[in-house]
Amino acid sequence: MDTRTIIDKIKQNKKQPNLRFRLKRETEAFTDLLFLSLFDIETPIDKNLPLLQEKFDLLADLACWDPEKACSSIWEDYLQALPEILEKLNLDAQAIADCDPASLSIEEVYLAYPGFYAIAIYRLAHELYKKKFPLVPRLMTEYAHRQTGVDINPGAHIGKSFFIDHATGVVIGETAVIHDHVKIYQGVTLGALYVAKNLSDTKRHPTIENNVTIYANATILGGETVIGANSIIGGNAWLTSSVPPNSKVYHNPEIEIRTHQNDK
Ligand SMILES: CC(=O)OC[C@H](N)C(=O)O
Repeated sequence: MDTRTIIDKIKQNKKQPNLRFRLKRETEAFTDLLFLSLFDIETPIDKNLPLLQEKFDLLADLACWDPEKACSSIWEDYLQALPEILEKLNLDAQAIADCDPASLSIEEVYLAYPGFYAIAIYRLAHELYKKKFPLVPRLMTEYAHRQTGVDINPGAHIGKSFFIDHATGVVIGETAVIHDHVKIYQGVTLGALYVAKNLSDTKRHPTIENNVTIYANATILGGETVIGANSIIGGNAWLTSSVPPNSKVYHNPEIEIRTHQNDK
């Protein structure tokens, strides 16, 4: 094939006229500035608000190519929601500081905890998801996923004072509902019982009621699965049906330990 033919064939197969990867980079720049404007004392909100709006307008230009779904007007509503989101995030940070014996200060939580970062970006993205801003909320939570290993779909509903400790490998599906004061550990999956395209718009992921703790690598599946309030789900548990409030659910592994002396 000559060079001209190669170029023509690539052009023919480069099929998505609206696919601009700049959207991803710009979403990440917006997310960084938003996060710092909310928490970093050296990034004042009053000075950065016009820049945030400018960046948001660019995202609206890049992401809202469907003329029927214009989205630049979303900024004003989004701005109105930011103080309440920040209040919720401060509650999350406090819950982490209060619950984790390893945390030495609240500053450490904001600066170092991947669980806090993932929840922060999720809450900021969820507000845009609610307003049906296309693509950007998913790019935001995927940005957090890349940095933390925590995959929270922006469609999930998460209540107050949510604590994810250690964080890596956590997956929270689009239709999961998590009530208040829930704690989860690394590797927990709140997932669908099975995956089929025609299940879009149906509740596929579990509901976790108030004050539930879910330890590492537990997997809880299904849209009708409800983990009752105050329950404790032990590490590695595999649950596909509901448990009543105040339950303790433990996976019972059969591990045999032999020493050299009695090993025949
Ligand atoms: C988290 C999870 O189960 O994902 C499976 C699929 N993406 C869905 O949303 O149903």
